[in-house]
Amino acid sequence: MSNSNYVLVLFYSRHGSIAEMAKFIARGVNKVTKMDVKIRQVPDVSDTTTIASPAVPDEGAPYCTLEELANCSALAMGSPSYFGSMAAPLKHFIDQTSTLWLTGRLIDKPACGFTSASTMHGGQEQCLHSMMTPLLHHGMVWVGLPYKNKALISTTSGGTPYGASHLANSTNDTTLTEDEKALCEAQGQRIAEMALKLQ
Ligand SMILES: Cc1cc2nc3c(=O)[nH]c(=O)nc-3n(C[C@H](O)[C@H](O)[C@H](O)COP(=O)(O)O)c2cc1C
Repeated sequence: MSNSNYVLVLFYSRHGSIAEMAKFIARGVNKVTKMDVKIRQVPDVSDTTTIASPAVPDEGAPYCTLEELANCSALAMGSPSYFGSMAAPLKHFIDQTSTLWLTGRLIDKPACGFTSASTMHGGQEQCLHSMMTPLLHHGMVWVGLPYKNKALISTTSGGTPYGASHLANSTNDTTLTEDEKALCEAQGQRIAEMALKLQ
């Protein structure tokens, strides 16, 4: 890593759509000089929560540490829409961040969300709002997607002004449309630019 400024792209993904979106968010961050990117995931949760996952995941991005969250310049958080809300593994991770809240460590840092859902009106916006709520408690500054991004107008699948989204359909199709990719990249670029502006 060339410098200490990085956007943390933090996600949970069971079937791969959110993991795919994370790559395009990271691609957008990489368009901004003076900003690096770290892609991290959270482990699944078990019915018996004391059972630990292996320290290193079998595949995909490394698991996120609290230190990596504490030291980021900005956060892009991605979750599948589960009953119109963020998935439990991501909420479980967030529920372990009380020490960061107590010390105000994330105050004034920009944050954004991205999501994937299998139905068009199955709660994409609602899920993004569920991610917004705890991050506002942390004092973070929510960064949406303005309509200057023409893909917000032309999309016939995912994409919202509250954050990037993907319509995965019932087959869990992880292939993003060109509009969805463009919006993920725009979101990554914008959060990186906002991080530099707020420093
Ligand atoms: C427990 C559960 C709840 C879900 N709830 C919704 C929902 O409310 N609305 C929806 O459109 N899709 C829902 N889905 C579908 C997922 O949001 C969708 O498959 C998503 O693309 C998965 O992302 P991933 O591929 O990154 O795991 C649900 C799936 C599961 C397993």
